[in-house]
Amino acid sequence: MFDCPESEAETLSDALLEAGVLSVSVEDADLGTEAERPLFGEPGLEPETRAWARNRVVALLPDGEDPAQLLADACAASGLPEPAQWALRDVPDADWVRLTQSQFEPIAVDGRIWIVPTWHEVPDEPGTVSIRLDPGLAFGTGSHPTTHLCLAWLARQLRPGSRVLDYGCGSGILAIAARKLGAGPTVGVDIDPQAVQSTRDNARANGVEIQAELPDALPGWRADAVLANILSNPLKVLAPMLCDRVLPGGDLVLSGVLERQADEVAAVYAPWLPLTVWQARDGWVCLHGRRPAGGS
Ligand SMILES: C[S@@+](CC[C@H](N)C(=O)[O-])C[C@H]1O[C@@H](n2cnc3c(N)ncnc32)[C@H](O)[C@@H]1O
Repeated sequence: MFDCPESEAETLSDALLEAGVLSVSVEDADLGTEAERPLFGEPGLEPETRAWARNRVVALLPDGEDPAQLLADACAASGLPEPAQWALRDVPDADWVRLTQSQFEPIAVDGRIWIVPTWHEVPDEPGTVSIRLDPGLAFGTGSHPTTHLCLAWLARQLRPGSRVLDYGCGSGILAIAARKLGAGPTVGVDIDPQAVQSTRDNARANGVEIQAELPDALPGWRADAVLANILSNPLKVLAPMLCDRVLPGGDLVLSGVLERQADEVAAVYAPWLPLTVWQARDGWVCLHGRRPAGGS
């Protein structure tokens, strides 16, 4: 562990990984002091600056490696001076799998849905549906407020037998919830092939039928409920296509939108349908609009 200036943090981190350390984390060396300078970025996007004025670089070394040699190798490779001071501490062995798993407890949504990691018992509560889901490579474990908002909408508003489109399906959590709550044919779409595969795997593990595809696979597929939990900018770009996917009389549900972005997103969708804030949670909103019945 050592401190370094902003200009060196990323280069030294990369060089340490090249030199053979197991992991590197960079923290604000001024954390908790008056000099602390928080870095903000829109969730899901990198902040513009990726290091602080003074950075604490913490590297995890494999057993038996010489820390002085690793640091010297990393500095030589990156052409940077060796830090004047560094510290070493033992990391006691632990059951890391159990420790990681203990951070993921079952999540309840609206008294209707449980998201349950596979290492937990499914809660025995009549009238609820349970989704088996482990944290994986695709976004969507139910812990994020935007996922929670969309799940709550499904729990309260989904009409039985509805065709559902989960656009930006990630882990498939919304599509799986929809099916378990009584949806009819359900499709998940994602730009990320890993998310498409996750949705297929998670649907199978939950015993529900969902067709998961990349965006261009089902161009004309329309639904009674279209949900898209992405971010405000892509949602604005996707407006014509998403609105076209909603059947007459159907619902459009958007999240991934911050409270302060709601009006701007609603204005972009206004030519197709009126969007209003359905619910808010931790600074995020869920927008809802219904397409007039009787159109084409
Ligand atoms: C915030 S995650 C939402 C995952 C899940 N639906 C949920 O509610 O937790 C957004 C997902 O949208 C996908 N995505 C982003 N832009 C997209 C686009 N233009 N078309 C389709 N999917 C997109 C991302 O790959 C990611 O899986």
